Amino acid sequence: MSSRIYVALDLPRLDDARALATRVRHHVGGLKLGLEFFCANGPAGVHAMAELGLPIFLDLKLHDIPNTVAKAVQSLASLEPAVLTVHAAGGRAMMEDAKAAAPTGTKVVAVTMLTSLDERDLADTGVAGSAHDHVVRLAELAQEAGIDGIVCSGAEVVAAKASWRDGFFVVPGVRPVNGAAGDQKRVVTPRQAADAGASILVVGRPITQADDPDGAARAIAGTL
Ligand SMILES: O=c1ccn([C@@H]2O[C@H](COP(=O)(O)O)[C@@H](O)[C@H]2O)c(=O)[nH]1
Repeated sequence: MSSRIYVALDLPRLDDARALATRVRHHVGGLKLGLEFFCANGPAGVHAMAELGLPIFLDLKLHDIPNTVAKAVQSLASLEPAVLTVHAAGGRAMMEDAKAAAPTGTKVVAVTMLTSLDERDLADTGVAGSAHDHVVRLAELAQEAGIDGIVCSGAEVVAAKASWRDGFFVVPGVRPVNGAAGDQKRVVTPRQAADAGASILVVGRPITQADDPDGAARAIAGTL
């Protein structure tokens, strides 16, 4: 079985991203390319990374009116990403149209509440209540919209999964025991994410900024 770990290659230079992916490729199940990489390297950069032979997770977190998101998804279709993200806050119609526009083999997953946010941040944006309730509410909306799954913290997977057994659950904000959280506020260890039932664990800086990225990826994989 391939690893559930996807390494987040948040790097602007294609050569650096390719070199890092080549070093860790035997310990991860896929490559996550986000805004930093995509803004710097575009679709050609994604094609270049796909040549390494690992599934590509395109984490662009699309969030706009339904027509605009659907057209963006169509424009990305030739990249055939294994996973593509939109924001659940874009609403039911936006998620429905994103799924309808995506290639058959692409899982469309919705970011519920960024793992860099906590309840105080939610309140600042006018949303009352707990992170748990907010994620569960948006997970229900995503499921009703017919998409494949959600992105949430490891702390919310069990609750969201209770009514979505076959959903695809992506967990970022993953830190090894005693690892620096940085800007992440809702973090879990790799073991906790796996035990909660995460389909994919997204790990970036604990691997990419390690002195020995290969060893860091191997050590994290070894805890699962
Ligand atoms: O809620 C979310 C959604 C996406 N991300 C992305 O995951 C990685 C995490 O990187 P680390 O270096 O391991 O913190 C990054 O690419 C984010 O854009 C997230 O963190 N939280």
